[in-house]
Amino acid sequence: MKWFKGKVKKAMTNYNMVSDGDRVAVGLSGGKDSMALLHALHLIRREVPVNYHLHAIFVNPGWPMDVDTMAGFCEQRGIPFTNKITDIGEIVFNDRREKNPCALCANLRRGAINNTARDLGLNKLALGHHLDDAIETFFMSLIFTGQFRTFAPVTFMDRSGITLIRPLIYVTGKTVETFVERQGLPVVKSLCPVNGKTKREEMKGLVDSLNERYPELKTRFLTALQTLDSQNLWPPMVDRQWRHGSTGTGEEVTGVPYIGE
Ligand SMILES: Nc1ncnc2c1ncn2[C@@H]1O[C@H](COP(=O)(O)OP(=O)(O)OP(=O)(O)O)[C@@H](O)[C@H]1O
Repeated sequence: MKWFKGKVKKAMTNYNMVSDGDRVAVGLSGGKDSMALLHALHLIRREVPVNYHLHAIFVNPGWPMDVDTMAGFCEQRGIPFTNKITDIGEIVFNDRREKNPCALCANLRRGAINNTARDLGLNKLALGHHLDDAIETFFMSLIFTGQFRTFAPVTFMDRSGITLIRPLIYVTGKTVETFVERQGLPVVKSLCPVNGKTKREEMKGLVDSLNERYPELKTRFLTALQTLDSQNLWPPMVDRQWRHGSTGTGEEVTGVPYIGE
């Protein structure tokens, strides 16, 4: 537990996630990641020299969930809990009949949680994304949209004025699982109709198999994210015109394309 809390504290201090007086919403889905996050942030509160307030928010998509377990979990720790009832399930599966429902669902959920946090006067929002999520997001962006990108540990959302923080960014999914087991934390099963059949699950399979083959992969990935060397990536294209005359290096460019142009 000490090791786990240490990793969370390190992420919090390295990225300046929480300051004195912050009012932190914690997105609680009932899953292991957000249960572990809330528990860790609660324990850490007693050990750090800054005072922060916690408030758990569950965005209820409208399908049956064991909300009582979540409410009880928060009550035991003296953390206020808001069950924000929405019609996200209805919109995604009945009104729109989305072919790819996860993106719409995530969008609606994001809007609902931001609005709820803002209405409650909270200024930060902590989510349970961990290192595996960052790596899976990287591969998802690369494979499906051709971009090198993933989410950041801290993001300011200017529309809501809320700062998003991800204190589990230094720990893997397996570590979170072990923490949840050892701490005896309850986990609420999601009854989402597409559970386990998403593109993200596919990426999880890919990262797991790569990790089996290269056991240092996740550590190396974290190092790469923290020491991004953009000098060794391609520079942006300057323009698409043939250039004539001096290049500034004394050479003449006479309409010969550079390789790769
Ligand atoms: N219905 C929800 N209400 C509030 N917060 C949510 C909800 N769903 C997800 N979140 C937040 O967003 C984070 C990432 O969501 P995602 O759907 O990727 O879940 P996950 O990785 O399975 O996490 P968890 O184990 O917490 O469900 C969660 O850890 C949680 O903090």
